[in-house]
Amino acid sequence: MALTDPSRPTDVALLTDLYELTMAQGLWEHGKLEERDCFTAFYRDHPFGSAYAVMCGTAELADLVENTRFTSEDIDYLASLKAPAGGALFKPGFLEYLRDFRMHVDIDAVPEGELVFAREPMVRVMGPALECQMLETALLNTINFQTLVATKTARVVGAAKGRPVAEFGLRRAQGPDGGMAVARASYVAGCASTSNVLAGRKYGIPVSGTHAHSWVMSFETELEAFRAFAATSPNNCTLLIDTYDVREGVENAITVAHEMEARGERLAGIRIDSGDLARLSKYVRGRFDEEGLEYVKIVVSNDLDEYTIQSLLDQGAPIDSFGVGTKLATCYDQPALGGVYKLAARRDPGDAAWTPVMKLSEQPYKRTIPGVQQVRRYFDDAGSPVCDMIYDEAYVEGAGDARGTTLVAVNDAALVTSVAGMEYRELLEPVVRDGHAVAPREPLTAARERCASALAALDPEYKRFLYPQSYIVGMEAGLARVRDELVRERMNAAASPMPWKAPK
Ligand SMILES: Nc1ncnc2c1ncn2[C@@H]1O[C@H](COP(=O)(O)OP(=O)(O)OP(=O)(O)O)[C@@H](O)[C@H]1O
Ligand SMILES: O=P(O)(O)OC[C@H]1O[C@H](OP(=O)(O)OP(=O)(O)O)[C@H](O)[C@@H]1O
Ligand SMILES: O=C(O)c1cccnc1
Repeated sequence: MALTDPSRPTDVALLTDLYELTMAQGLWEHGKLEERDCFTAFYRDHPFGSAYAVMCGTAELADLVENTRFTSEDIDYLASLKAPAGGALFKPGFLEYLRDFRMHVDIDAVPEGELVFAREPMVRVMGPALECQMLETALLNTINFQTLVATKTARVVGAAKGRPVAEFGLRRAQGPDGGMAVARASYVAGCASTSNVLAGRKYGIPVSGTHAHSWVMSFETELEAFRAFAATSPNNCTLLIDTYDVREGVENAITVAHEMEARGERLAGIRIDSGDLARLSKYVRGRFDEEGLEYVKIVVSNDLDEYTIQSLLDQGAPIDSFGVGTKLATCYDQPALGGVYKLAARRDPGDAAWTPVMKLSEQPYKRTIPGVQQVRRYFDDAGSPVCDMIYDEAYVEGAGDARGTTLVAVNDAALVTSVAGMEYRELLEPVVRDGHAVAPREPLTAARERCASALAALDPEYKRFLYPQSYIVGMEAGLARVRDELVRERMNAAASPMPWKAPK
């Protein structure tokens, strides 16, 4: 979790919805401590009209599990809570149980930077029912927002076609934790740097920046302001040239660039933050080139997103890099991913096998996928992913070579296809065993490289912004059949005469 105060990791235990703790109390009281659950986290709809999402937050799940400890202050606070109908909300025995509480769950998850698709498990949590339930809120809080930001970033960075994108969103982000999570997730998904200095220190992300309009306005003239900035930051000098008039601004920047050259220094670049960025950047490029200042880079900003960046480059704008804040940090066009965490299998004490369970809804689209799920990603000969198959680790259908090779699309039972003989890779990897991280945290650059190669391998038709091709996610035939049977059993059990009406 992108907590801004790493010295207080124990806050994690209470970073949850109250109902997780009241349910935990219920499980404790009803002697269900030995019951085992298997939950999966997934999302139903791709964000931003995209055909994929970029997994992010996985590396923080182990911290979440290891730091779920209740301090005496936490216990005192819980003891002080009153129930709406009177009396204490929590029983002393349960609070005593929490005092030495430690998580013992196993977590498998899609590694950070990897691509994920709707309906497939991003994270799988197995262990004591109470612990699995207790993790729900914090786990979703950790992966939902970072996955959303990483997905938005992948689009923005993709539109920039190799030009660096600096993340400038801290001032517009959803609070300090939001700003930290944005910096982290956007670096995983391809931003070159962040303006957020704490994120630079905490996550090792390169930091970058220019200067504000106020710098220019605090001097008598723009030329004076540029000279002063060049004097104070000769090795990091990008001048903001649109405070008054870009045509004047570029002349002042040219003057300062020549003065810097005379001192053996170099003007790194200029930034334009308003107006027609295509027209102005062409004009500015032309003037710098006429002056022999081809090396001066053009940076633009101003409410940019993937669409404006794509449009600017389509217009032939000679832009070298982009600063992107508000629309990336706030995920402006879709502020939530809507990832959910659902029970998929359970096991009573003494049971040798898991029982798949599913949530039935009036809306078929909201029906969950049962079982101890794992995902296989299949690749074509060129190494591009072509489909993902969700299967139940405990059961796959078929015999011999045909075992587990028939895929039934999640959204279209008529789409049945064979994946026999294709290359594949399992997506969920062990992250936590018996409440402990299985490995030290990988560096953020490893997730960033994973993301870059996953995006590069994905065919362009899945990456276009307008009506992207949808990627096939299916269930292994045995799992599809178990799910159908569960639906039928439940439907028959719940059968009631139509039309269903509320009692008068
Ligand atoms: N050539 C262009 N093609 C497409 N979009 C552009 C182009 N130039 C600028 N934009 C985008 O248009 C939007 C609005 O630009 P506008 O010129 O109104 O901003 P502005 O002059 O700075 O006004 P404000 O001061 O309100 O920000 C911004 O998101 C900007 O990135
Ligand atoms: O446009 P965004 O994508 O959100 O990028 C961040 C914005 O923040 C700054 O503006 P602001 O007006 O806050 O300060 P300034 O005076 O430095 O321009 C900067 O100039 C960008 O326009
Ligand atoms: O360094 C910059 O240019 C910057 C940083 C944050 C927001 N806007 C611009």
